[in-house]
Amino acid sequence: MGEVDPAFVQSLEHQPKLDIIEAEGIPLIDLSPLINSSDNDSSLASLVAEVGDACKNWGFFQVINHGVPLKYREKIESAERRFFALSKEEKKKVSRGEANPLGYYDTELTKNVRDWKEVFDFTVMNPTIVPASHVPEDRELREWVNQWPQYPPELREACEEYAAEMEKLTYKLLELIALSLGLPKTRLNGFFKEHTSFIRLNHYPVCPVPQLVLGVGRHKDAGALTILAQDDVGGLEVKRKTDGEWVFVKPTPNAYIINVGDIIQVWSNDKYESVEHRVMVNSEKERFSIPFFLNPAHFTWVEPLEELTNKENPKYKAYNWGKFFVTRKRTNTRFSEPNFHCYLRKETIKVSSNNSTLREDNPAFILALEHQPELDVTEAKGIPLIDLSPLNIADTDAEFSKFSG
Ligand SMILES: O=C(O)CCC(=O)C(=O)O
Ligand SMILES: [Fe+2]
Repeated sequence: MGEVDPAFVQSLEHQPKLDIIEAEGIPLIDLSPLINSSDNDSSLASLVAEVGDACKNWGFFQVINHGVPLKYREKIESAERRFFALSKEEKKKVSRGEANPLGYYDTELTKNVRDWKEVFDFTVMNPTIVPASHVPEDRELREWVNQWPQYPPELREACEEYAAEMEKLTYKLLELIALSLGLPKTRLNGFFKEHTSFIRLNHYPVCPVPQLVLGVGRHKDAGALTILAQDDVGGLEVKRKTDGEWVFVKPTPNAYIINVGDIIQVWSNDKYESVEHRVMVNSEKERFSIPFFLNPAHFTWVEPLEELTNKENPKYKAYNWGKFFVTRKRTNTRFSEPNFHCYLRKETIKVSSNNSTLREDNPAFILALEHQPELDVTEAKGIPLIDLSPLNIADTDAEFSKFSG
């Protein structure tokens, strides 16, 4: 394995098995009832039930007949190939940097191990408004602006057209998910008016040691929902909820793979869970994929939806999406702690004995505005001050009753 930098090598327990389990894959859902029928049609009701079962049992599903014209996907896929075929030097002209976290990038770590991939990121809203810093007290905002490469010249248009199609599909999916949770159809739509969604072009080059490394290490997606286009090579694996096995997601032509992210897990108060997945690489073929990460507006406080919590029982504290997002984008690590996701949990915060989670810049600890303490202390009228001296001199019932009254 002399040719591979050890920074890429997975620990033994996380090395992928190259013999693939294809047995029971993630559900394949036909969205044509959305196009062909009216709202009260029974085929729509069974579609909603299918989506609900898939979210609950897998956290993942594929959709066909989704209404996204194939030409947009073909256009972005061919522009993506042309971009990644450029020299490193050319691609680095649009490198992500301190000031701008969008653009080209080839050194991402997932759980502290290098991913075998290179990426190009752009946001769907241009510009996208986010907090200026990860610091909780800092209320300043800033704009992220996409940087587009000079070559191939058609990349920008292909990306923008594709993004517009993804937004349309997003609302169809959000509505199905809302209905499947017993909520009004448009209950979730409002969170995305000024969204911070982004699209990533992923290129996984051919790898001499696919048994030792991963294209993306195991992780959960932090946003609300991910819509993924994968090519015909395959490599995505999903952790099956029933037995924890890694299950290969077989490429289906022109299908999109949908998965529930951490935000839907929190909104649904754990009814739907964000599921771990990872990407294997290939010793013969390079692979391309395009995830669309649906994220809410930066000012969204993410917390279990009231309708889905019996007030006593919210499983998560509210956290500020914008602060969470910019904290993550500051580093080249998707999960700045061993499992960033898990200490969103109320109980984990309470019992945590792991000091590494107690960092002042950890947005999981940021209280909602109305719960933030005021640091200028109010001393005026405090709790009652009671003098216990009657206890020392009390030798009559009368003295005592004066005290206890
Ligand atoms: O390339 C893929 O199949 C999935 C990529 C992924 O999970 C991610 O970028 O979060
Ligand atoms: Fe992912």
